Amino acid sequence: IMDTNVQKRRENKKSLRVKVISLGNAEVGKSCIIKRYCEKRFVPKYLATIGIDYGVTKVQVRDREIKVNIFDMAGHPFFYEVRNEFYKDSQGVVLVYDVGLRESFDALDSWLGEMKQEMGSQANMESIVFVVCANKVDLTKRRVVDEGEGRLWAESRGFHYFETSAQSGEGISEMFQAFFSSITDMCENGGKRPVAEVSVGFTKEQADTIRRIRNSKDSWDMLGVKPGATREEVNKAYRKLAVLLHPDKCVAPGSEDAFKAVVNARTSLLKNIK
Ligand SMILES: Nc1nc2c(ncn2[C@@H]2O[C@H](COP(=O)(O)OP(=O)(O)OP(=O)(O)O)[C@@H](O)[C@H]2O)c(=O)[nH]1
Repeated sequence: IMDTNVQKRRENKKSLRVKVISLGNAEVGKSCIIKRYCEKRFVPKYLATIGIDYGVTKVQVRDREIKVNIFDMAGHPFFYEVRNEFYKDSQGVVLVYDVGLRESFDALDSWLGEMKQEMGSQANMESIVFVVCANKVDLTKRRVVDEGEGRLWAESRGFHYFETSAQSGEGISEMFQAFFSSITDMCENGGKRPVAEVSVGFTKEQADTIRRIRNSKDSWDMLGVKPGATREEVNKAYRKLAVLLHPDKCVAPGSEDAFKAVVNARTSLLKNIK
């Protein structure tokens, strides 16, 4: 009897139950990614998730058996009321966008926002593992968000980044493996996301600035000044960006292009200001 009790206790310690959710705009492929992983198949026909889908799967991470509860959230804004109560108590979040639709990438910030808002005061983003899926990479011709841009957004926030295709299966098992292994690490680490072994070497401010510059609509917008700003205002904004993004100081991917773009924006603006 002693032996079986000890055995049982040991097994309990090794088994783990976690909750994960999927987030992202409607039609980016959240359900298909989960289906590809759990059922090893792909359904080309789009069936919108109504509110929420729920599934359970078991995975093995090292010597532990992990029981995973997956909540597949509907991306359509209409289902906000249904989604909002499912955010809490998640250990992991799969954030998905479609590499062929820029607005689905830009929407990731608002998905994080919705989540934070719904979790309210108990929001502790540090104890949640995030993985970003740049999905539908099989459709190469319609791709508009490149790897550098997606990876930068993810890694500057301490999130994992994977290029995936639910259609071909590319990246899916690697993504889930890294995801579940991180969640296990986190649980073993007392609920804190372990600090990355290799620091990314750049700040979130640098990463966000590069992204803002890439998405800016004109030179004024790029420098972050209002149209019609004075020489001094332009120069001041320029100096601040130049210090932040100078290639000698900034190693974030895309910083060199962003730096050049800022130099050019300043030159062209000053040409037209008396
Ligand atoms: N080519 C291609 N099509 C995909 C891929 N993933 C999903 N799709 C297609 O995209 C459409 C939407 O996929 P879903 O998985 O239903 O999207 P969803 O994000 O769950 O959408 P909601 O449930 O409305 O939030 C379907 O027609 C899928 O067949 C992919 O990797 N490549």
